This record gives sequence, C-alpha cells and structure tokens, in this order.
Amino acid sequence: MSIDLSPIDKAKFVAAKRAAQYVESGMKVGLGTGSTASWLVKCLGEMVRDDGLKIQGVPTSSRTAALAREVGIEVISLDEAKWLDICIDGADEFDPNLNLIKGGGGAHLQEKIVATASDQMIVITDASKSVETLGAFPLPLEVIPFGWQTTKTIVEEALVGMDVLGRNVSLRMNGDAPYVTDEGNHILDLHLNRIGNARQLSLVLNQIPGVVENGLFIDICDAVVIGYGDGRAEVRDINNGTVDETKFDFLAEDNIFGDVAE
Ligand SMILES: O=C(CO)[C@H](O)[C@H](O)COP(=O)(O)O
Repeated sequence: MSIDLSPIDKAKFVAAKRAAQYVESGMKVGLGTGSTASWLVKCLGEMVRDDGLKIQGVPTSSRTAALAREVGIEVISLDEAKWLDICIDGADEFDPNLNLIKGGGGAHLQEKIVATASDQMIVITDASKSVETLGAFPLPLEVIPFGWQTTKTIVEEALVGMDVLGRNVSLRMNGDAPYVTDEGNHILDLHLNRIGNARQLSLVLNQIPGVVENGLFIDICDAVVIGYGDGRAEVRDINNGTVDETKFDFLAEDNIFGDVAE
C-alpha cells in the first residue's frame, strides 16, 4: 500500500521526516509555519504519540500553535522557553550560503525571532526553493498599520539606492482587506527579482521607521534538508557541504495526513 501524494507533497514530507530525526527527547523545539512545516509538526506529533518523544514546542504562528496542540505536542511560549535547542521551518528561497527569503506565509517576524533564539535552525524544503541569488520570490516586509502608505513610499525611495533589479512594492491583501499578521501588522511584498547584496538590503530596510522586520534570514540557517518526490532527502550543512542523503519509502503507516491510496 503506498501513499497517494503529489510529488511536491512527497518532497515536503520526506524533508520533514528527515529533519524530525534531529529532534530528541528533552529538546525545546521551534516549530515553523507553512505547508512544509505542517508536515514536520505532524511528524513530531506522531513521534510524541507513538515513540514517547518528550518535547516542548514553541510555535511561530497561531496556525502552527493550533496544529501542534491538535497533534499532542506540548506548546510553550518563547518567553517560557527562553532559548531553544533547534528550530525547524520552511523557506521560500535559499541560496548556496543558506541565506533565505521567508514570510510567504506571513509569519517571518515570529519565525526570525524564534530561529535567532535557537542553537540551530534547520530549513525543510523541496528543490524548487533553491536559487543562486535571492530575489525572484517577493521579499516580505512587515510594517505597522499606522502610516503604512508613507512607510511604503520611504521603502520605495530606499530601494532606488539598492542593488536590486525590480522595485515594485505591493500591499499584501486578504480578499478585499489588507493582510493582518499575528502581531496585527501589514505586509509589503517587495518585487525585487534579484537581490545583489542581501545583507545590506536587510540592514537598510530595518532602519526605516514603521518597518518591523524583513524576510531575509542572513547567517541564521545551519542546514537545509531538501526533499525529493522519489523519497530522497538530502542534507546540506553550512559547514560541511552536502553531508548525507537518506531514502524514505512512502508507506501507509507514514501517511500522517490520512490520504492513502488503497
Ligand atoms: O516563511 C514561511 C511562512 O512565513 C514559510 O516557511 C514559507 O512561506 C514556506 O512555506 P511552504 O512550506 O508552504 O512552501
């Protein structure tokens, strides 16, 4: 009996399953947000339920908190945890230095705080997120609602001096209304196409009043686990290059989403 999942979901699943092997009893674990991170939360929930894994999870969004509780993971706040052993999260793009764009799911503020407060950050992803240079994915910028249009104008002006290919900035919408983050803020998406100097851009953006945090994760990620539709999971470690490859079978007992092809 095999699992009837799309190749992309298989890739996300094996990345999550491989990354779950980093988690040991007693750890405080940062739980990312997004479709790939949801697989991770499900995998950890299964390990808590079936293997006696004892962990405390710090979710990076209200969505992830709800899912973690649903699958039986003990949820604590970052202030209760103070510091984390590991954080596992998805990403929208990663480059050869494992710098990231995150925030496609609107949670990069909490994600960056949690990842920064972790001994190590592991990113789980499929191969489509791998890029030579960041920027094809719009860069999310969380801004406070007060004066957001003025903030947007100042961001556009700041981009004129930056090494980027595009400079279009749009307000993220949720239907007819601006998207609202867990912190009650809005998100500007910066359509830059190519970011020449991500470190400089990150510093410049975060200096603008009204900007809370950008979605560039520079020197935060320690390793990327890349899942493939054929069941392979490849680990790229920032220090060691590619360190290993694991192959998973898609068995019915792995089907934590209950989507089995009989
Ligand atoms: O940064 C994020 C949410 O803010 C996500 O990790 C990112 O958008 C990837 O999501 P997915 O795994 O669904 O592709």
